[in-house]
This record gives sequence, structure tokens and C-alpha cells, in this order.
Amino acid sequence: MGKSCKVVVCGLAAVGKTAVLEQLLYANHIAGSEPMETLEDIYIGSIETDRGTREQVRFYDTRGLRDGLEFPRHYFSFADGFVLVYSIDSKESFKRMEALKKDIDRYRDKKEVNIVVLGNKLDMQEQRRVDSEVAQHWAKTEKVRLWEVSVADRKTLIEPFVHLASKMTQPQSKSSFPLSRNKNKGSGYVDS
Ligand SMILES: Nc1nc2c(ncn2[C@@H]2O[C@H](COP(=O)(O)OP(=O)(O)OP(=O)(O)O)[C@@H](O)[C@H]2O)c(=O)[nH]1
Repeated sequence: MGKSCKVVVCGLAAVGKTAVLEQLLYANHIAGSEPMETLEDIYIGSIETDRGTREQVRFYDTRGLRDGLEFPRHYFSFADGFVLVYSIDSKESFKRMEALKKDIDRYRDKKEVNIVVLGNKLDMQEQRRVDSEVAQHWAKTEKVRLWEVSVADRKTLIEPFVHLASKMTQPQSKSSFPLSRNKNKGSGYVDS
């Protein structure tokens, strides 16, 4: 098992960040139970990747964003990955999630980072305010994967987290070695 990856889970208050983590890791959250305001909690999970390896992931469950509350910037630089959460019954939560994605791009200066987006509370179809197609279209333009999930249906949570853990721990491919991009600088080969 390699070093553990750090994943920051963020979004508007009460979209279900804690519920998602607790249901994913302990299968013990009952959707609709008494909400609890998070300050910051750390969860450690062991996730099997799509390569069959088991990886340790540290999840940082962050304080839900509310009016006038900025997302603390230190999270932007130290994370290996982000789970951006909104709730399908709240347009405001989608907007806040979009703004977080912009902030990640800005503060990380487009440096490679793995992001997955969860549209939570899929079981609340009747209160839906965020159109599924609009959300997927946004995700496509932003080049991120987006899943609609429900804490009430734990299996919906598995694929996004397996995807994230797999991407974060993907072995570096040889093609990303800088020499291959700098061919025209003539520094790629040293003849003996
Ligand atoms: N129906 C339904 N309720 C959910 C779902 N996920 C979370 N909830 C409920 O939404 C409420 C808020 O969930 P939390 O997990 O506390 O939300 P949070 O984003 O961690 O909240 P903060 O820490 O305050 O930001 C709780 O009552 C949860 O049970 C879901 O998928 N469906």
C-alpha cells in the first residue's frame, strides 16, 4: 500500500457531505436524520481501485459553506483530489459548487488535480431544481466526471469514489516524461 492520498470534500452547507462519507465508509447514515454542522473531520478509507489495488485515502470533511463564509484557501494547495458536492434540490448549491471548481482552477493554476462532482439527494426527485442534463453538460465542458447519487442508495456512491481513488493513484505514464515534449530542444539523447 502506498502513501495515503488527501481528498477534500466540499460544498454548500447541508448538501450531505458528511452523510455521503459515513454511508460510503460505514454504511450507517439514515438519509434525513438530524443534520450536524461540521467544522472539519478526517476520515480514513481503504478503497479498492479498478486495478485491484487497495489504497488508503484521507478524506477531509470540510465546514459547509454559508453566506459570507469563504472556503479556506489552504485546502486548495494540499489536496490530491476534491469531491465537490451539491444537492439536486438546490440551485444555490450547484452555483456554489461551480464557484469552487473555478477557485480550484485559479488557486492551483491549472496544476493537475483530480475532481469528482456529486449531485446528491437523487431520491428527492420531486424537489429537483438542478436539471440533470444541464449539470452533465457543465461537467463535460469542465472536463470533470459528475454523478447523481443518493445516500439512501449506497451503491450509487461506490463508482465515483473508486474512480477518484483509481485516478489519484494511477501510475505515471512514460509519455508524461518531459523529454518527450522537449524533443526540439535537442536534449533528449546522450550518446556515449
Ligand atoms: N433525502 C436525502 N437526505 C440526505 C441525503 N444526504 C444527506 N441527507 C440529509 O441532509 C442533511 C444534511 O446532511 P449532512 O451530511 O449533515 O450535510 P453536510 O453537507 O455535511 O452539512 P454541513 O456539515 O453543515 O455542511 C441530513 O439530514 C442528511 O440526513 C440524501 O441523499 N437524501
